[in-house]
Amino acid sequence: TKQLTSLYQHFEKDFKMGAAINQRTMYSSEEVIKKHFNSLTAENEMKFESVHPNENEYTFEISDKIVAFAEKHQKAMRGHTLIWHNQTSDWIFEQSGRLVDPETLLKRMKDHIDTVVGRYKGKIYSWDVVNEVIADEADKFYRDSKWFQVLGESFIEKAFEYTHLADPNATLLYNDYNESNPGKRDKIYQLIRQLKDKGVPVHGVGMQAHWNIYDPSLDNIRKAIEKYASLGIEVQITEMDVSMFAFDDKRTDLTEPTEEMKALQMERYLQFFEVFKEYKKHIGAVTFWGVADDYTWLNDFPVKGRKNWPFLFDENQQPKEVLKKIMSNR
Ligand SMILES: Oc1ccccc1CN[C@@H]1C=C[C@@H](O)[C@H](O)[C@H]1O
Repeated sequence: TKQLTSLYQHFEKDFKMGAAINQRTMYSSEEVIKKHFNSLTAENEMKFESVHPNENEYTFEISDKIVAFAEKHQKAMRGHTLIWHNQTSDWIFEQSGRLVDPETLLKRMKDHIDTVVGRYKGKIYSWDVVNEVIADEADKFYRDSKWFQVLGESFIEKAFEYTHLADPNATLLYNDYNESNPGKRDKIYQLIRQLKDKGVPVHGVGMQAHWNIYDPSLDNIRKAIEKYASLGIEVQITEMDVSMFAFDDKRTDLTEPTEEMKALQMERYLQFFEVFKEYKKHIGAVTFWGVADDYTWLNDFPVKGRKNWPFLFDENQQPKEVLKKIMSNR
């Protein structure tokens, strides 16, 4: 059979093709990573709680391993993520048994960013500097996180300014999910526009793209890319997976996807890549939140222990039928 060409080589002139990896999938999917991707992101290993468990303790052993893996395979490396309300060590928000004061929290934030970004300076082309600060609720702008409670919205610009100082050559993104939903899209747009108007070094938006076979609509995806691009910033797809289930579908009866699900997923992937090609001059990289169906965070979210099959490669690291179609310029 004709050798399948490489996914990243097929799109080399358009955008980077990326994948999130972890200590297990860097081995189980090593061949697929080598052949099909030219950008990598650590799924959990560079998050605050992973590298900075205590105020005076940094633990870089595992993140260093992943960066070394990327260098060994000559893959570009993305940084995920510096300032977030999730998977962040509790100590940073505490001080003598109470909520930390603003100037102490800022000092701790700067220490974290200086140390982490400084360590990988020149090795990471793009950072998800701030993750998921926009509220999902229509009647709220910001998520009510401890960052926000202590510092108000100022923590966002500080994070970007500190990161830019620590690595002036890295592309700095604001990253979020449900990014194509019109209501949230408009708030993300407002946030980035406000930051840029203040001269804050925000260079792009990360559309996480945790999509599924039913939504978001192609029209909403297009409108979101256009709206973000109109800010004159880079657009990245940062955490793509195409779940076989609608977000509120809690069924747990399937041990493999139905034929109908597989057909729908194929059609959706073909449509998504058509859109990415249409906006390729705005899109810097398309990163999946994993590699193959043998491992996905969606096996535990939103339904714990429920199997999902969201990627272009199956549980045996084999390309799904849709991959050939994506690369035949269909
Ligand atoms: O799709 C969502 C729905 C609700 C909350 C968070 C998300 C996505 N949140 C992402 C998913 C997985 C994590 O590994 C990433 O770090 C995070 O950015």
